[in-house]
Amino acid sequence: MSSRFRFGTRELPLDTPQVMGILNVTPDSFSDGGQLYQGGRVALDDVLRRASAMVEAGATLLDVGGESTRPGADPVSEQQELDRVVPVVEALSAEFDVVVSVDTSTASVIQHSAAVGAGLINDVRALQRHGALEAAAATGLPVCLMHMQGQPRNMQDAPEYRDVVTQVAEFLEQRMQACTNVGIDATQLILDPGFGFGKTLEHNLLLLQRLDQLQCLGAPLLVGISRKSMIGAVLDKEVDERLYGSLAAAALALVKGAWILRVHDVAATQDVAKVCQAVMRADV
Ligand SMILES: Nc1nc2[nH]c(S[C@@H](C(=O)O)c3ccccc3)nc2c(=O)[nH]1
Repeated sequence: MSSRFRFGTRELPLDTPQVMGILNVTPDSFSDGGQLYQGGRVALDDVLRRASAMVEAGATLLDVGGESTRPGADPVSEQQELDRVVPVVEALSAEFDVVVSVDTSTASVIQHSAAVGAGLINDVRALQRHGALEAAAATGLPVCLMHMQGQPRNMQDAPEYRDVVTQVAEFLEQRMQACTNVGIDATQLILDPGFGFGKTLEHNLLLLQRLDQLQCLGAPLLVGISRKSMIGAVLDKEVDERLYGSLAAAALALVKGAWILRVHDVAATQDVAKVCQAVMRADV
């Protein structure tokens, strides 16, 4: 694997952990109560303020999502998603020297976001929606493929696996193949086990414990555990009290091979990343 990963016009070093700041522009993003979305529209000045703080704190990627994937969430219309996401991707790309990632499963959102400067397609459905594979291939952008069992409206009803780590790996390998079949080079792919997406607490804990097993797929790993219910379940704590637990998970993910951490708390996670990096890099 070459030492740098290309995101459109930008590159990031693969030998250094990267922190991706989360900018959920949905009315019900669970972790920040939808503060970036007020009175039925995106509060762009608040988004830019939040983004500026994240970049200042060391985020090298910002992830913009306009479709809530909360368990039980109703799908958002294509136009609604376009209206929420594209202006934000455009403004962030113009304002900050970071990789702007678009968190979408929708072909038209992929196309329009790439046209206004997105550097990464982050799809929680691994490009399975109609037209998504072709749209992603046409952009020439890298893609993060994430595992989800079922759909947000039913994924947490009764998640079941024979062997969760093996099955997640098999799914991701199949989706990598689907991407290379349409001309997306394997070196443009990032993989993500999808913590909380169709998994019980036990499944999530096993996926983190054995994250290193996904390295055999030969692609960089992205992990999103920040403030998620798996942390809440272990600690019996609400969303706004899950920082310490999220940082513990971040450290474990890095030690077990994660490259990108998708988080709400960038500054704290950056410190964890630097200490983990120093320890892992120490040599005789
Ligand atoms: N690649 C990748 N993309 C992601 N998008 C999300 S949305 C999730 C959140 O916690 O932000 C979420 C869940 C429920 C409600 C709002 C937001 N999670 C991931 C992830 O784990 N990996």
